[in-house]
Amino acid sequence: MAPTGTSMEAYNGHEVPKVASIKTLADSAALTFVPSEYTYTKNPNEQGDANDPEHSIPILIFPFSHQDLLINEQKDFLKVIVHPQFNSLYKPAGYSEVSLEFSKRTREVATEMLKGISESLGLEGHYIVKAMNWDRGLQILAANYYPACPQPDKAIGLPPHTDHGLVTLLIQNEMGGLEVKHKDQWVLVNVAPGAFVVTIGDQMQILTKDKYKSIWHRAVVNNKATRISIAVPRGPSLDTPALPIPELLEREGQAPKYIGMTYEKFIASPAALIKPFLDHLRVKHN
Ligand SMILES: O=C(O)CCC(=O)C(=O)O
Ligand SMILES: [Fe+2]
Repeated sequence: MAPTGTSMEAYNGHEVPKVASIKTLADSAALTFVPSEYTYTKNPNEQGDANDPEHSIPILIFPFSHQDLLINEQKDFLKVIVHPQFNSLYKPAGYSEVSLEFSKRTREVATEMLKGISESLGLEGHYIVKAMNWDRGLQILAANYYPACPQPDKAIGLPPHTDHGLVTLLIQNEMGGLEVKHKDQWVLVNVAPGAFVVTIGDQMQILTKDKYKSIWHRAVVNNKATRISIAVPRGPSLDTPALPIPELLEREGQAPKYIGMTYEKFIASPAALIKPFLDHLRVKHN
C-alpha cells in the first residue's frame, strides 16, 4: 500500500484515507528525532520527570538505552499507548499534536483494512470492528531506533516474534531491515519508499480460524546507517475475548479451534511472547 501523493488510495474496493499525509506526519514526528530527545509525562500539558513515578505513563516497555546482551539486540525503542487513552511526550515540542494526528490517521487506515478482511470472509464490512470492540481497541505507537552496527551479522535489531493484536501498520525510513518468515526462510521485505507494511497479528489468526495467519517477523541491523521504524499495532479492546467467528464455524461446520481469552490476559501472559502460545489456546480434538 504505497502512498501515491494523492489523498486517497484504493484498497480492495475501499477508500483508504489520506495515506500520503500520514507519511508526511511520520516524517515530521519520530522519524526525525533520536530517542534521547524524548521526554515523557502522564499529561502532555505537564512538565514531567522521567524518574518520578507520579509522572510515569502507560508505556508498555520503556525506555531507551535498552540492550539485551543475551540476544545482542541492537535497538532503542519507545512504546506508548495512544488509544483508547491518548498518552504523549512533552518533548520534543510539537510531538504531541503530530502523534495524536498520526495515531488517528493510522487508525482510520487500519479500520479500512478490517473492513476489507471482513468482506473477504463473506461477512458484513463492520463485522470485525463490532465484534472486537474496535472503537475501544488498544493501539500502541512503537518507535524503533536501530543504530548502524559494525558487525550486523552478530547482532539482531528485533528478535523473531509475531504481534499480539489484529493488524500492525509499519513505516520505516530509507533503511530496510524488516524480514518475514516465508517457507522457513527469512525474506527481506522490499518496501517502496513511504509505504506502510501491514502485518496480521495473533488475535486476527484466532478470529479467522487461521485463515489470516499472524506473521513471524524480525528486524536486522546494518553497518551503514541508522534505521528507524514506527510500528502501530492495533488490537481489540482489552476486555474482548478473541474467539473464532461463529459465522465461519457455522458455514464450515468445524469445531472452534481456540479457547477464548481476553486480550488483556493474552498480552499479560509471558507465554504470549512466543508464538506457540496460540497452540496452548487451541482446542484439542482426539
Ligand atoms: O522495525 C521493524 O521493522 C519491526 C518492528 C516490529 O516488528 C515491532 O515493533 O513489533
Ligand atoms: Fe512486530
